[in-house]
Amino acid sequence: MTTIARALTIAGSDSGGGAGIQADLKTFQELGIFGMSAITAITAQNTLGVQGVYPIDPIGLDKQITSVADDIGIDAVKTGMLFDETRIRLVSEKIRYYRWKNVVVDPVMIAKGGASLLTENSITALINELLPLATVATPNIPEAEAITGRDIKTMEDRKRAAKDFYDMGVKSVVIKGGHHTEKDTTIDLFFDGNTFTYLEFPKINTKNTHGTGCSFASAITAELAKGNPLSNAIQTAKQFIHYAIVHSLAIGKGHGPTHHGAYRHFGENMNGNREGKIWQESMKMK
Ligand SMILES: Nc1ncnc2c1ncn2[C@@H]1O[C@H](COP(=O)(O)OP(=O)(O)OP(=O)(O)O)[C@@H](O)[C@H]1O
Ligand SMILES: Cc1ncc(CO)c(N)n1
Repeated sequence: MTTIARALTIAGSDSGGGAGIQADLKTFQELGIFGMSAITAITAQNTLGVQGVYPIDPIGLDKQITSVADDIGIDAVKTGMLFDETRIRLVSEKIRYYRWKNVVVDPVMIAKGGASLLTENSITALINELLPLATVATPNIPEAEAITGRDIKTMEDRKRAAKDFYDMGVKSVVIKGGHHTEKDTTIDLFFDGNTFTYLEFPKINTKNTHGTGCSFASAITAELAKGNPLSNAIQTAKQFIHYAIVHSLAIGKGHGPTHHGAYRHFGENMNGNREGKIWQESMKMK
């Protein structure tokens, strides 16, 4: 008998296949776990942007989660696009009911082309209901700004924002650096309440970064589902997304998707010959 770790993604469908549910399931498959999905909304989407958003009835969302949770079981869960307050509340209630422990919350708000994937008045429910249930939250910089109400320009601002998340009851946070590339590198900042971990990787000069955030968060989810400690899960996810962007796909007329198979083909066996720099600093702030 084969046993396999199981993960559920609760997110929006991206018809273009690069982000959302599709990115999550591809990532789960590549990292060797069994993936399941509960779709919150269907988007008509491609590399040029989002052409339409069609939310799924909350009863239909509820049923999808119940069906897989009651039968198949879940080792880790990831949330992505939740669309509105009703669906945020529903998903939070399910996480509490099933007492899921490995919960990755990617607080998706706006697609790269500018389309809104979360209604504006939902941020309070996100902060009060869902974020306190997260093992780790993975905002990008604009999302971290919207949640904390802070302008994030410098690394010091980012550290303060990370601490704000912790003070809101979020167990840990990765504030991703894809929107603030330093000269030649991109730094993701992980904070667990005690230690800041910096993951500094070479900046990859490509426009094909559609779905990077979803894929990074689902890679963390896959590693947690396998029972790996959070800090290892984040480092593996960073390697995974790095190779996926290095080998990203120039398909479509706009921002192409990342290559989910790249880590397996090119990255997994690098054995210590890692691409990035990772360092830590214990918490002290001016
Ligand atoms: N040009 C790049 N070069 C290297 N790494 C990148 C680049 N762009 C993004 N990343 C990495 O990809 C991951 C996702 O970060 P990003 O800030 O792009 O998320 P996001 O905005 O939520 O993505 P999306 O909304 O498109 O799914 C992070 O680990 C980030 O460092
Ligand atoms: C469905 C969906 N979820 C998340 C994102 C964010 O990249 C996207 N573009 N589409």
